[in-house]
Amino acid sequence: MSIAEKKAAEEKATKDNPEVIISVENVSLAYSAGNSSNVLEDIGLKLHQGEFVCLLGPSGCGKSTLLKIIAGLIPPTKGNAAMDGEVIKGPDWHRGVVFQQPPLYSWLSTRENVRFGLKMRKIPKQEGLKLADEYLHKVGLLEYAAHKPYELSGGMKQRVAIARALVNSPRVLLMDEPFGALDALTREEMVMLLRNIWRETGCTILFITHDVDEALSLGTRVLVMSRNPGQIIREFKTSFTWEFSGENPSRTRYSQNFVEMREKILDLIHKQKLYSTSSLE
Ligand SMILES: Nc1ncnc2c1ncn2[C@@H]1O[C@H](COP(=O)(O)OP(=O)(O)OP(=O)(O)O)[C@@H](O)[C@H]1O
Repeated sequence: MSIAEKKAAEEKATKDNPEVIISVENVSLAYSAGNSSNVLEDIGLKLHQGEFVCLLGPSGCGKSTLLKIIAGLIPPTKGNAAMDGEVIKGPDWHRGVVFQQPPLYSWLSTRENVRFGLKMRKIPKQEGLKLADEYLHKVGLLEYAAHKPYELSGGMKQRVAIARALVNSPRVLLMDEPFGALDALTREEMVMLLRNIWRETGCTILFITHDVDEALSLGTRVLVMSRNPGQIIREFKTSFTWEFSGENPSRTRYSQNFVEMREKILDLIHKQKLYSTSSLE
């Protein structure tokens, strides 16, 4: 299928037959019971099959908290998050999670780190090794299969973390600033890698970033959050990701539409910062 055909199929799928995978309803969260102010307040969000949703917002607005609720790592104080209509009560391999600092097991090889989840799920060893190698190949690290994490660069570790999440064929990939600690060039490479993986696997991605360009160049939908309380205040449908085919990404990045949307989003985030600061004074 060509990129144009894939784009049309993805747009049609979300428009005509929006299969909701993740549904967040009226979610509020306060970290301590005695604390009257909620970090998140009355969040409603639906993630559809095959979407790439990017979450932006000022620091401390609750992006990671929302992702952790969807991952099943913390329960909301009010409301609920559900996957396929079932309330999320804990972590599940159908929802892969990738954090900024990938917690790789230092005593295991790259291959064994990737196979770890499969081992926990009692997937037979030979099958697990084959799958681990397949995904290491996908992220371009097969030749480092026997290396230990300390022998890998930051970008390579993040690739291992992505392979480790993908090897379980999760339906949803939850990524919390996965490229935040990488240098600009590696980051650019990782964005391309992730875009290709998303196109190839068709999995649903929720991606937190502070980088508006990154969000616009990857997402099919960009959500902007406010702070104090954390709420989703704007949603932008985007399709720039389909235009970043590798030949001339600069043309898209500097196109009028891209620049205008970036300005609008940055403006919105800055206003949130100003509002939050003045509200503290
Ligand atoms: N375990 C915790 N206990 C108490 N407060 C917490 C906890 N985790 C986060 N918070 C607070 O909740 C708020 C939201 O934090 P969160 O990490 O979700 O924001 P964020 O938008 O992801 O921030 P950043 O962009 O800086 O990573 C912050 O005020 C933070 O201090």
